[in-house]
Amino acid sequence: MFEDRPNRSAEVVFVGRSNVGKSTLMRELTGHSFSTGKKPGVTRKPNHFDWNAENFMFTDLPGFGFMSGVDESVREQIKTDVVRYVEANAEHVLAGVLVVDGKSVVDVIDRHSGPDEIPHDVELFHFLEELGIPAVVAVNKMDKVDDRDERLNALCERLGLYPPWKQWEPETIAPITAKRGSIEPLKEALRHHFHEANRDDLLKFVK
Ligand SMILES: Nc1nc2c(ncn2[C@@H]2O[C@H](COP(=O)(O)OP(=O)(O)OP(=O)(O)O)[C@@H](O)[C@H]2O)c(=O)[nH]1
Repeated sequence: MFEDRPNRSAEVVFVGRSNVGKSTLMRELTGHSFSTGKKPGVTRKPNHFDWNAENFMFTDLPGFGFMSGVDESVREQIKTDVVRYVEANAEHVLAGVLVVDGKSVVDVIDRHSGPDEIPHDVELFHFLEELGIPAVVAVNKMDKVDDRDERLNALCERLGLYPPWKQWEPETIAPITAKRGSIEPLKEALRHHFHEANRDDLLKFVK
């Protein structure tokens, strides 16, 4: 289990497969970057972007799923740790952001769907909902997606959200391009959930 979690009363967690652009997104959102010096895909500890005065933090949880050069058992352990972290802190979590790669997510989900298999992304999405945590899907790398509406509708279907995707905007589906700093839909989603949680004092973090 991860250690050293700052004790904060409000938190937004970020989860997602490795390489979906989560670090890029965190940088855009917070203006801070962690230069861990590690290879991509091997960030195994949470990164807390912490505001002590406001008793609030963004938490970037380690990426799960395939990572080249990382053992299957290690990958499984990371995912278990991520799930446990969210479970243990659910009461403080105002929103859970599932970051996905808009270009590949539908194919990845379909490839991992079967009678005995639930794809990680779908599992995590339902897991957040089960814990009563508002889930936001940050659909990243939209710059690489040509058939925007079709892709987003297909993703909604996979997640059990009735298409068209537009009706899940802004609170659940947020198409973004983190690399170009185009993340307004995600900020809008978070503003929505902060407001719903009576935490308008936190809106400044997602202006
Ligand atoms: N085309 C495109 N590429 C992006 C975007 N955001 C991130 N990337 C690229 O995706 C790759 C992975 O980005 P990271 O931010 O390192 O991804 P991560 O999810 O933190 O990866 P891990 O450290 O493996 O968990 C990098 O080459 C980024 O430049 C985007 O909006 N569009």
